Amino acid sequence: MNIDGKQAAADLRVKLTKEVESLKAERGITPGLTVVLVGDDPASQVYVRNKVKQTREVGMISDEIRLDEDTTEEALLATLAKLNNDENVHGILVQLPLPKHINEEKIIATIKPEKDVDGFHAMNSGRLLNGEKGALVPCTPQGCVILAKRHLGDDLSGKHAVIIGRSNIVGKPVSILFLQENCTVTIAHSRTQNLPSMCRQADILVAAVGRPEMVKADWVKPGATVIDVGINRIERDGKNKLVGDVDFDDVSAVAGGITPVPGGVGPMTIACLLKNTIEAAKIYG
Ligand SMILES: Nc1nc(=O)c2c([nH]1)NC[C@@H]1CN(c3ccc(C(=O)N[C@@H](CCC(=O)O)C(=O)O)cc3)C=[N+]21
Repeated sequence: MNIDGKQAAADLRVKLTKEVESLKAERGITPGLTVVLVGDDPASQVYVRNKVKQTREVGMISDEIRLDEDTTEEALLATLAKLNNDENVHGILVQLPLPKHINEEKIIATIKPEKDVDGFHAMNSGRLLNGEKGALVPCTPQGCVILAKRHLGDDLSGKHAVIIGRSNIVGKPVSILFLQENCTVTIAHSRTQNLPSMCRQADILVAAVGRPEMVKADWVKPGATVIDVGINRIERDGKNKLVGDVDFDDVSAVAGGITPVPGGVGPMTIACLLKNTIEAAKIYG
């Protein structure tokens, strides 16, 4: 069965629209999200355009700052300092990856944790790890849990979640989120021995490795829930195609539920970004 991320994101936006309305009515706050884009990668531009459109759709203020590819680190830091001090800006997102001459870690550390709607700042990852309130939680991992629950229901306790990938952006935080849902969590990665048989143990399998169509049907326990985080552009039959880390046609035959690419985790990432911005405005605005 297909787990429809587009529909799940649209459902979430309906809820968010109402929250924005009451924030405006009761506290006079309109949540604002500013996206900073360095350089002009065409894929990034599509992503930014979708974000801007959806942000406005739920009644929030959306801003974009575009900087040249050769912008200095100092100039980017100065831009962030301004946004950190702008009370109309509740969320700041600096699109990654950044050009090589800019230190990404330093940039992330400069964003005020209260405005870090990506949830990448050490303050937010620390709060997430410690289970503290007020953490801004990374968007893609939140989307993965929402989609798993959409298929399995709200109670995930006792399920074995196997995460393939250990990045700071997806693998590590999504593991913590499934642990908070009382799952048994295994983090697998490129050095894991016998990866297919490890994955076959999963009730919930999350693929976040960035390798096109790596997960095959014989990696998946019949009936398992498969969440595909991959967004890979490949050439096939002379055409440019978007595929996940899961071989969708192959795995669909055995999985109980599977998220497609496109139309799965991607739209949820954006909806959760809006959710985080509203959260930031509510708590810190
Ligand atoms: N600071 C930062 N935060 C991010 O969250 C971040 C980032 N940098 N850099 C780039 C990646 C990529 N990313 C996507 C989110 C949604 C879709 C998405 O909605 N995709 C649609 C299709 C898009 C298409 O057709 O090209 C889908 O999967 O259905 C794609 C990609 C967020 N990222």
